[in-house]
Amino acid sequence: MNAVVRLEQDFSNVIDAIIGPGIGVFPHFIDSELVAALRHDLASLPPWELTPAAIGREQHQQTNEQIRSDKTRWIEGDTPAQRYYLAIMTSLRETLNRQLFMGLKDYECHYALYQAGDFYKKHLDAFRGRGNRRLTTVLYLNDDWQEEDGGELLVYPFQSKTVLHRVQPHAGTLVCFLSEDFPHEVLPATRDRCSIAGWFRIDDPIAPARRL
Ligand SMILES: O=C(O)CCC(=O)C(=O)O
Ligand SMILES: [Fe+2]
Repeated sequence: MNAVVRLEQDFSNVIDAIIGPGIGVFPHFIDSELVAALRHDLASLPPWELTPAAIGREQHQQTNEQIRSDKTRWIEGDTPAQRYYLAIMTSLRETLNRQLFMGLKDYECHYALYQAGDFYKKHLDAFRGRGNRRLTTVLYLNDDWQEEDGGELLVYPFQSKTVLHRVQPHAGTLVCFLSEDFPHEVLPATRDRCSIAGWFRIDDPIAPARRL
């Protein structure tokens, strides 16, 4: 668990990014050994465990292959690598709460597999004042990604069409941004594109207050 301690240092970059622009891109955020283990876990899943991703909010989820075509599988900590990753994100959550008083209660994440040609059209992960998702993370798991493979994440400033970040999904790169503030989209790739998308939440998905 040394790497968790080491990552405590690296969290200062994330803190600075959130205080500043609200978004940061961090190459080599997770070391290659853990990334390889996470990738292996995803590759070992039987195909039926990866299901068309849902869009929309909690109770009203639907799949809509016109908006996204990837397949996902929630991460519950079934393997040592998954538990290790969740421990790192818990440590990040606690650091954010301690230093920025963000009140993050939970972290949920899923594997995402975009096969060649898959996409996720421009969207926001949470809507102002209506969502529980405060902070988005995306960790990429792709070895030897080349520019010509495509599959970039394009991030835009709120209500702007100018691309702010163009991120290639290299193994170990983490993107982290305020979920309500940055529209983004995933361009199609020419090969499989694997990631872990996650969200720090300020409450339970089924908190009673949401139902009133
Ligand atoms: O994989 C990515 O680069 C982003 C995925 C995404 O936007 C999402 O799952 O909400
Ligand atoms: Fe997203």
